[in-house]
Amino acid sequence: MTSDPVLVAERVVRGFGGVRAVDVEHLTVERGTITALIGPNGAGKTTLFNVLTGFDRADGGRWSFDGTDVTGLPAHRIARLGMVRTFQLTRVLGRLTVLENMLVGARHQPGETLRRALVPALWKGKRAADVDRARELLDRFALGAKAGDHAASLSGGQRKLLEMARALMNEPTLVMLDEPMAGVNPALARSLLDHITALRDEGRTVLFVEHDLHLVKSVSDRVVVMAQGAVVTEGAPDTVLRDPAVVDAYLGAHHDTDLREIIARETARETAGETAEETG
Ligand SMILES: Nc1ncnc2c1ncn2[C@@H]1O[C@H](COP(=O)(O)OP(=O)(O)OP(=O)(O)O)[C@@H](O)[C@H]1O
Repeated sequence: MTSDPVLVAERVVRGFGGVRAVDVEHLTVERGTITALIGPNGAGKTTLFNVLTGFDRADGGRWSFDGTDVTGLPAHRIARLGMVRTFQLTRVLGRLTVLENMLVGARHQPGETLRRALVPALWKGKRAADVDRARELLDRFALGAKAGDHAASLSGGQRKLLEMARALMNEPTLVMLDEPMAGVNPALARSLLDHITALRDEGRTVLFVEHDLHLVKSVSDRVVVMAQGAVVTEGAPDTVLRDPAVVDAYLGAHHDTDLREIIARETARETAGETAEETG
């Protein structure tokens, strides 16, 4: 496969006191793929997301998005370029309506305030287009009927959907999702997985953090494994999830999760499924 990375990071470092939360030598995310970022608690996944998307500062390193050096740019500028992210704990604004939350995600062009003052008709046109886009996305994420409700009235799962929908307001190239499936019921997790696949199928790139390796395996094209701030290994899910270094990464800092057991269980489940298909 010819490499066409949408995101390239080199020697990215972020420390807190004595802890090197992130110490990534090299990371690429290939365009048009779903890439899962996995690793034990405290591996540095969220910190890496924060640094790359401008929500935190790095102590060193460089990274580029779509060929543009975005090192150290503030979050709103990175988002405007087409690299957006969601948060582990959703950042939905409870006192605004669901539709208003979507419009907060709409792109504001440089000089917009001036244009808005000088050419009100243009502004109205943009606003109407934003509302149309917001409603279309809310329908797609099964939130259309909730457009006028306060976001505070949504369930945890619906907030996750709203956050994903809002991230799409600006037609992003790269969507970074921090544990989108954590704490949601299995039906919703399935629906979120379908949304993730749909994003890739419409030409976007997805990088997502997930702990459930079964989900990772079912949806990702590539897997990147972090442990103690560093990228331990990356590659196709089948290869990576059988890599001894991955097992070490999980067993090293995550004693309650035995990756070998998980893999054995998954393989048994798959084999049983195949046998059932063959006989059924
Ligand atoms: N603001 C902060 N101040 C001090 N230490 C921090 C801060 N943010 C993260 N850390 C530390 O950096 C390390 C990496 O944390 P991070 O949250 O990035 O890991 P993670 O892989 O996302 O973990 P999880 O899977 O639990 O979300 C941890 O040791 C954490 O305690």
